[in-house]
Amino acid sequence: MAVYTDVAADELADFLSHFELGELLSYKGIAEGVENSNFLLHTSSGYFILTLYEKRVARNELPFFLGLMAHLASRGIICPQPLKNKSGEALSELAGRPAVIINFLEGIWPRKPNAAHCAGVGQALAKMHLAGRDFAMTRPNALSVSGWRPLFDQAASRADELQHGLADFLRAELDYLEGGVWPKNLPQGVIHADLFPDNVFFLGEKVSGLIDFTFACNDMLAYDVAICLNAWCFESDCSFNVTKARAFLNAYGRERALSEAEQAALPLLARGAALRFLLTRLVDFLNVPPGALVRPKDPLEYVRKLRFQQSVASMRDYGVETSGLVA
Ligand SMILES: Nc1ncnc2c1ncn2[C@@H]1O[C@H](COP(=O)(O)OP(=O)(O)O)[C@@H](O)[C@H]1O
Ligand SMILES: N[C@@H](CCOP(=O)(O)O)C(=O)O
Repeated sequence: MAVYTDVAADELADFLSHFELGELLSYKGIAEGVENSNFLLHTSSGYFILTLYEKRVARNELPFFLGLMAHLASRGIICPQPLKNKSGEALSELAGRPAVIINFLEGIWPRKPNAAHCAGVGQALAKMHLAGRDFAMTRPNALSVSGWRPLFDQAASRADELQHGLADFLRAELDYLEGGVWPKNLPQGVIHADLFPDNVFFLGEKVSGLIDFTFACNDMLAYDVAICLNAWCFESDCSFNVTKARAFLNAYGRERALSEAEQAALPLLARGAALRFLLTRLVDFLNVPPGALVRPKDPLEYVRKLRFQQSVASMRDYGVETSGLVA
């Protein structure tokens, strides 16, 4: 359960008195997510989500996330909307943390995504990329290549506690990706940067909403595709599923065709994306704050995914003929 910061009932009731959300009936910490503290609120007006932003989120970045959610919603993307208090502010403070209340989205995230879910997220991701084109604010990606070495340095001395040889494996991959191979001239835009299954809600096999824009930033659009390829197109034993990859990539390509350069770079971007999540998972795994209610995610899952991506030569290995997707 991701609750790093506890909130007392009287404190919450006082906080809610600044909103037009009626009376607090009940609330509970949410048993999912690893980044921020989230609570499900039940008030006399309905259900809402309260997020207290934690370690990886700087307060001055919150207007970007809140503005992006409003922008995307205005372009037809279903995502949570921040609620304003009686003073007209969406961002306030609770228990010493920046705090936001958002509306509750219908749907559930898929525990075992199938090819139809993968197609759904491919289409939704491309639509989000298109909808983000005219968003005026920008935020650099703090967790792109230059952000990986500091994470590695935090974890290196203890990495082998998880798997013998892990520190050397990570160092070698980092050296390679830092060594000038990372793409520079691919199409850029606003990316979600964490569109894992637990951040995509479905009603049946239809996407009903995207949540959790905490890592959203400006970066290569194809990097977002690579993140999803890793997050959606492997089985629970970490074997790659070409049927899911084909469904995902083709659905993305029908909304926004990947250029030849993006396709050529995808295996490399997927290596980087695998390393990025491996490193944050490793740091989080080794540093669970005392008293926090959180279930850290498995870093070794991403070792296996990274090994697969190291073996990929081209889009063919993802089950896709390039001609159908080229811009
Ligand atoms: N707007 C929402 N509507 C419904 N449930 C939500 C909403 N936002 C978050 N949740 C629930 O809270 C969980 C954690 O939210 P998430 O934003 O992914 O956490 P974190 O901030 O730690 O990344 C989600 O998996 C979902 O169950
Ligand atoms: N998706 C990340 C973890 C952070 O995302 P959250 O939405 O689960 O808080 C991972 O799987 O490593």
